[in-house]
Amino acid sequence: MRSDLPLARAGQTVGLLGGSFDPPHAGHVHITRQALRQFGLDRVWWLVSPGNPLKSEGPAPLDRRMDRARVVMQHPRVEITDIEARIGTRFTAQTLAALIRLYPGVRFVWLMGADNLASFHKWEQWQEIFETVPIGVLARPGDRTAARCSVAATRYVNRRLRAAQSRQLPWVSPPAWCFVNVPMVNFSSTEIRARGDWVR
Ligand SMILES: Nc1ncnc2c1ncn2[C@@H]1O[C@H](COP(=O)(O)OP(=O)(O)OP(=O)(O)O)[C@@H](O)[C@H]1O
Ligand SMILES: O=C(O)c1ccc[n+]([C@@H]2O[C@H](COP(=O)([O-])O)[C@@H](O)[C@H]2O)c1
Repeated sequence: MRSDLPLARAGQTVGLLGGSFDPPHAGHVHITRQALRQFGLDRVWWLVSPGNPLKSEGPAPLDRRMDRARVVMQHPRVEITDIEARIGTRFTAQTLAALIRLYPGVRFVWLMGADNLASFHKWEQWQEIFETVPIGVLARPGDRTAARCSVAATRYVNRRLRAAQSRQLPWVSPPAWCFVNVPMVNFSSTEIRARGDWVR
C-alpha cells in the first residue's frame, strides 16, 4: 500500500463521505458521527474532492479545504483525505473502482446527504455506483419529497433497507441503500460563503 494513502484492513467497514467541503462545517461533522453509529462503521473517510464534476465554479484550493477539514473534524475514527487527487479521479464511479482495487476485502459504504440522492441520477454512471457499494443516505434540512421521489430512489425502491436494519448496510450486497432520519443540522457551505465567512 502506498504510504500516502489511508490504511484499512480487509473486513473493516469504511464510510466514504465525498464532498467539496468548501468550506467544511458542523453539518458534515454531524452526519459523520451519525453515520459511524447508524451504519456501524469502523471508520469514515472524508474524500475532499478536487472539484465536483457537476459544479461549474471551482472550489477553494484543495490544501486550504484539507487544512480546514482537519480543524473542524477531529475524531479518532475519521480520516481526512485528498485521495481522489492522489489517484487522479474526480468521478465517484471511478473513485470507487480504484478504491476497491486498492483495498481488497474492505467493505466501503458511500455516504451522502438527502439532497444528493435527489440529483443522484445526474452523476456519471450513477447506476454503476449503486451496483458497486451500499449507499447510506442521511437526512438534511430541505425538500424531503425530492429525495424520496427521486429517479434513484424509485429505481432502487426494492433494494432499500429499513432504518431499523441500518447496521446491516455495510454487509449487504449492492444494490442496497438506507435512509436514516437523523436529527438535522442546518448548515451549508453555500450559506457560509454567502455570509462572506469563507472566501475562495
Ligand atoms: N447539513 C447537512 N446535513 C446533511 N448532509 C449534509 C449537510 N451538509 C452537507 N451534507 C452532505 O455532505 C456531503 C458533502 O457536502 P458539500 O461539501 O457539498 O457541502 P454543502 O454544504 O452541500 O455545500 P454547497 O452548499 O457548496 O453545495 C454531501 O453528501 C451533502 O449532502
Ligand atoms: O461522479 C459524479 O458524476 C459526481 C457528480 C456530482 C458529485 N459527485 C461527488 O459527490 C460528492 C459530493 O459533492 P458536493 O460538491 O455536493 O460536496 C463529491 O465527492 C463529488 O465528487 C460526483
